[in-house]
Amino acid sequence: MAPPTEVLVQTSPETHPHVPKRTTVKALVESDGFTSIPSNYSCATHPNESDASDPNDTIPTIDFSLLNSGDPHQRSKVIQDIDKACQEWGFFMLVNHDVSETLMKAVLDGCNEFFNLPMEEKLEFAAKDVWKPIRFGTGVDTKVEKFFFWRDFLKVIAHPEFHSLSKPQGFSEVVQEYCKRSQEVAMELLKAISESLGFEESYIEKAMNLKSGFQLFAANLYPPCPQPDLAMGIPAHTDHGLLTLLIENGIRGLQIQHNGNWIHVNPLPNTFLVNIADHLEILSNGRFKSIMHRAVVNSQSTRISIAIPNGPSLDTMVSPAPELVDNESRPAAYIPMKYKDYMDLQLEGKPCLERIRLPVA
Ligand SMILES: O=C(O)CCC(=O)C(=O)O
Ligand SMILES: [Fe+2]
Repeated sequence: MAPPTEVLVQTSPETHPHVPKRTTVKALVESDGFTSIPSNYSCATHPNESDASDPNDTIPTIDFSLLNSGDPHQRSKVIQDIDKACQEWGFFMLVNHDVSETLMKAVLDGCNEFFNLPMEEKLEFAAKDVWKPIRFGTGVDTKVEKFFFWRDFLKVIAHPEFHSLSKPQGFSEVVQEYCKRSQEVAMELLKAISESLGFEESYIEKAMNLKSGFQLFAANLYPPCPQPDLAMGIPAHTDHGLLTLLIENGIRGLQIQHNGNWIHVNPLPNTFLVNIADHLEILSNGRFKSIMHRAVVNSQSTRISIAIPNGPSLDTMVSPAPELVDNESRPAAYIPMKYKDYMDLQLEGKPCLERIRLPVA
């Protein structure tokens, strides 16, 4: 997931005297006389300046229903397609999955309602402690990034134990159901990915202790930004965990890095955007790539995205699968590290994958 955050952003009273000193992006945008972004939201690099997306370069689409259609040839063809997508893109669009459009809409609407709660009610969930099971916040620690992100967020630890939200009414049930269904999809994909690596289908489940795997519900709110070229929703990062499942409210903003370019992602309605995260890159000994991605903002519409990272259990020591390591031809490319320790490092804003990647001989 994206690096750490402050509970509330400090705006500069000199440039924005009408804005409360401590605020969220949403409150900032809705404040009287708001027309320009405070300087502390300005990022050094223009988010779109390196945009060289090629319209023919579209991320691969995987049909989930073909994995379990009962036809073994179809299954092995889809597994090959997943393998190729994971190696060449690290991202794919998943269609015909088992999560209903109604549930996806309900969870996005629920997030919208949550972010529309009065500030005092949201602040009940504000916390600096990154391990607090339910956490509302905004911005970023300026010690790391030097500028604030143009997004507010809600994070809920959903597995191994689901943490219930008290408001808005009925939201918690929808989030829980959505997380459960997303986890089922992730587990099926991880079976296919185990097979694509040449293992039996339960290999990753067992090796990563997925029965007590860590799953997070992370909702991002990107209010319209009057100067979208100066601000950044979430700067370039890779996700921790094995697989992230992402949905959005029909407003685009995700960009992924592919062959050195930033590509805009335009998901079809009712699809999951699935990405390989750091721990699948590690486990696969670099066969699959955890790809840099970022969220840009726009001046017109509020964007909501929901990312569900599915990871190993927190106490799992993650290293390249021994079967994929050969000291002669394919040496281990990563130093083993416990998932929880890795997350602690990442939550401090340190680029972890680089730290544990071993130089290729
Ligand atoms: O909002 C998006 O499209 C990306 C969100 C994301 O990358 C994250 O939450 O880690
Ligand atoms: Fe991400």
